[in-house]
Amino acid sequence: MSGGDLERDLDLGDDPVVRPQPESEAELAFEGALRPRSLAEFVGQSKVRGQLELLLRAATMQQRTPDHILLAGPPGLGKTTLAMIVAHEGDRPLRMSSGPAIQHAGDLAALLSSLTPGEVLFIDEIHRMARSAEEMLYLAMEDFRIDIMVGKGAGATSIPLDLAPFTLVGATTRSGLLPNPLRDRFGFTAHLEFYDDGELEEVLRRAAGKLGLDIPAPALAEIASRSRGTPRIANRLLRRVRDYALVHRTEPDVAVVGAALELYDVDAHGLDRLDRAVLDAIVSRFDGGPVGLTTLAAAVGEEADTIESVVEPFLVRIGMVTRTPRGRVATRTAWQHLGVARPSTGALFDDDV
Ligand SMILES: Nc1ncnc2c1ncn2[C@@H]1O[C@H](COP(=O)(O)OP(=O)(O)OP(=O)(O)O)[C@@H](O)[C@H]1O
Repeated sequence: MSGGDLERDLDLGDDPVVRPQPESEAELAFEGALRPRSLAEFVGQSKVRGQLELLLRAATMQQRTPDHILLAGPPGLGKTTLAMIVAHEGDRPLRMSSGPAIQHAGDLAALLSSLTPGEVLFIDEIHRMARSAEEMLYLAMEDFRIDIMVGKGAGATSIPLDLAPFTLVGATTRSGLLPNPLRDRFGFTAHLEFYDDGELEEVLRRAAGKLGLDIPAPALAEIASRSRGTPRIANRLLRRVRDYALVHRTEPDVAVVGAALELYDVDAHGLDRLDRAVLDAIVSRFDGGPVGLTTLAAAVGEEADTIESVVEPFLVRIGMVTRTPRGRVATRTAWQHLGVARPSTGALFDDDV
């Protein structure tokens, strides 16, 4: 396929069905209703759950605020949910903010100085906070204190301000972008992994129960297998299937799941058009790779950040793409998935799996 054909064929438009970010206000409300409220209700991530449980119980026994917690992993795996659970389990108030909302040290100073004792402060996308605010946060996390600068130039003085003890829960899809001094100040870093199909089935069973939907187990398993290892996507696909069954006045069985998800361009592996476009670009345009991230992003007309933090982790996880020092390479599975014959020899496939 030529570059022109490729670009014409891509026309990705706004295709959020399997993008792990929330789609709309309605989805946020829907998510709120389905969110687990306790660690016991939280499905999967057993290692992280065990680690968090210990950390929270130790803090309760010692009557102190829990250590600061960093939650790292791709979008939609439950970072916000875990932050809410940390607050809820310890019966502590929760304040929510995000990196992009903290563009100046003053924004952070206002936030920190208004916290009440024991409050949990959740900062989503913490890697996107302003650098000046990051520096203020070091001291706040360590000593529950900040220095406020008053005046300018030679006459400037810093006035120390004591803060109420708090627990910071930071969430990031790009922990590698956090400066070491910030990363080191978290007492515990949880790396959230993609969920397996059985765990996603459990997420879906709970969600269907809460929504009063009667969906047979094989249909839930089919939705789970197409959910990119991500609870947010599982719940979203559940909604699409529910809508489809409602409009077509039919029972939501496996065939209906297939038809509904085909309508939304979600294939049998849960890949959407952007995932397939990325694979197609590596295979058809760059002969299977290696290709650099920026070049690849330009080829599919998407932000490099989206490719790196959303598309790539899942393609790597299901063995369709490998990362090599020279760039991204499509594996044998990817060529097979696209139905494209792969050249039989060549050093290009040294990294193949
Ligand atoms: N372990 C889980 N068990 C059950 N449901 C879950 C779990 N994790 C996430 N969910 C569901 O998925 C939705 C998305 O989760 P959440 O908002 O916590 O993800 P996130 O990692 O914070 O995503 P983002 O980084 O995009 O904000 C939640 O509303 C919840 O319904």
